[in-house]
Amino acid sequence: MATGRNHRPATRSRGIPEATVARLPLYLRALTALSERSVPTVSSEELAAAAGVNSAKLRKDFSYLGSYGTRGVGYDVEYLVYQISRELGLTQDWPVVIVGIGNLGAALANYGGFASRGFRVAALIDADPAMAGKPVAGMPVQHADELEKIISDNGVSIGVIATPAGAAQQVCERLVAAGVTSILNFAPTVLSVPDGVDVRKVDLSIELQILAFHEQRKAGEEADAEAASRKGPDGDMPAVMPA
Ligand SMILES: NC(=O)c1ccc[n+]([C@@H]2O[C@H](COP(=O)([O-])OP(=O)(O)OC[C@H]3O[C@@H](n4cnc5c(N)ncnc54)[C@H](O)[C@@H]3O)[C@@H](O)[C@H]2O)c1
Repeated sequence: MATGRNHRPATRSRGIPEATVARLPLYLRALTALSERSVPTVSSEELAAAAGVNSAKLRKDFSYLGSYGTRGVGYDVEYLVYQISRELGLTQDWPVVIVGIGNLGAALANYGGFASRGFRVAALIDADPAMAGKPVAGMPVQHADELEKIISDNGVSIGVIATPAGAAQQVCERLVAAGVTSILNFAPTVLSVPDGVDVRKVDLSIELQILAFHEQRKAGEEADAEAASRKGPDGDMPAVMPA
């Protein structure tokens, strides 16, 4: 059993590095915004700024796609959208199930961004019998007893876990046994999965903790700078003498 493996370290498709794969959705989001504004071409610098990526890195990333742009013109926006979508497998239909339709699961079910990116929510599953048949985001919630049948009937390979942490491993095992090979886990627990199953974890509290660390460091640096300015060049003397 591999434990909570986030993604394959090796390359996935035609030798594209995993770090490049991780940036492709950022380019796609920026390109989609340009496409919606009917912008025909974009320079590597403009696109890099919009995606929040260094432009040399962007050019290197696009070289893996065989996309080099045209000097003086830039990249064709529509064609890049198509190329990146194809590379990410987004030109296919990916039915997704969400397991655990509480606060978070219901919010995810109502999120329009999945469908617009090719991820069709095929079913909403919950263990609470009182939830069964209740409509959420226009779909009836199905009971967890049906999980295996739902996965097989819909050819689902991606499962989203939004159950309490204590139930997540068991849900994960059922999903995997039923044929799911990619899991997006929102529960705050590390999942054990067999080889060949990819798990990506989303944890907003971890992100906030990282921001808290940076905030603390910034506050420390500001305090140091203030102390240094009070000391002045000769150590104890204030830099600005009080009037
Ligand atoms: N990743 C994040 O950033 C983030 C943010 C908020 C919440 N969470 C986590 O997401 C999870 C859900 O949070 P919530 O606020 O929606 O909780 P919730 O209690 O509102 O909903 C959980 C749902 O899971 C169902 N459930 C329990 N066991 C199940 C099982 N074995 N199979 C199917 N369904 C089952 C419950 O009936 C309930 O409807 C929690 O683990 C929480 O910690 C993560």
